[in-house]
Amino acid sequence: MSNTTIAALILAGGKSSRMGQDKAQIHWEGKPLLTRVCEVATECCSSVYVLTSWPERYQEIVSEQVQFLPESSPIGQGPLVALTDGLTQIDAEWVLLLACDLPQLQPEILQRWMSQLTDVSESILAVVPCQDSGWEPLCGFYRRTALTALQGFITQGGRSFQAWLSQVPVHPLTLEATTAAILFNCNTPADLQQ
Ligand SMILES: Nc1nc2c(ncn2[C@@H]2O[C@H](COP(=O)(O)OP(=O)(O)OP(=O)(O)O)[C@@H](O)[C@H]2O)c(=O)[nH]1
Ligand SMILES: [Mg+2]
Repeated sequence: MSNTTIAALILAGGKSSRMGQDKAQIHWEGKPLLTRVCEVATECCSSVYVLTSWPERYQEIVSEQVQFLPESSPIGQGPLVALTDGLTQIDAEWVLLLACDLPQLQPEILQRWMSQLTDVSESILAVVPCQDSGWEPLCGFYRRTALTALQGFITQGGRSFQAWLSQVPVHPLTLEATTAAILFNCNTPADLQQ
């Protein structure tokens, strides 16, 4: 499987209710969070997509390599529906799903995980970091073929990533303390003070 294709899908369509302002545009060490995540994604994948209802808001803060995908569901359906929406619009065999609020991502760690995907059995639908607190779905890998299972779950009213991941074949990525730091997500004004 030397031709495994992996595209990055960054979600920028949340409510940012805890932050009180659009997280994607908030500066972290001098750069908007979305800009940072797109830069890391571009180091890892040749196709980088941002799923959002507000492309005009973000066009100026990402490179030209980044492509915008429209949100086809009503706003506010959450990240599981957003992933499903993205998968219907992306051809790659795997999607690296990333939240826009991950200021400490490291391309080397994502690339190491990507190199493991070729060894994952065909029946596995997702490869996702797992901690004591649960799955970390917004920094994980989803196979194209997960689409059918996702659509079925959503049709039944499912919206919880943790619930979906508990009922499909998932390969967990285990984390050392140094690796876990990349999953820090910036949700509140207090997180920004770190
Ligand atoms: N495109 C899209 N992205 C979403 C949606 N809901 C959440 N996200 C993204 O998913 C990621 C994680 O979301 P949260 O950290 O829970 O963010 P949030 O919903 O914006 O924030 P809170 O309202 O504080 O929970 C962020 O990158 C959000 O932009 C959605 O309905 N559509
Ligand atoms: Mg978050």
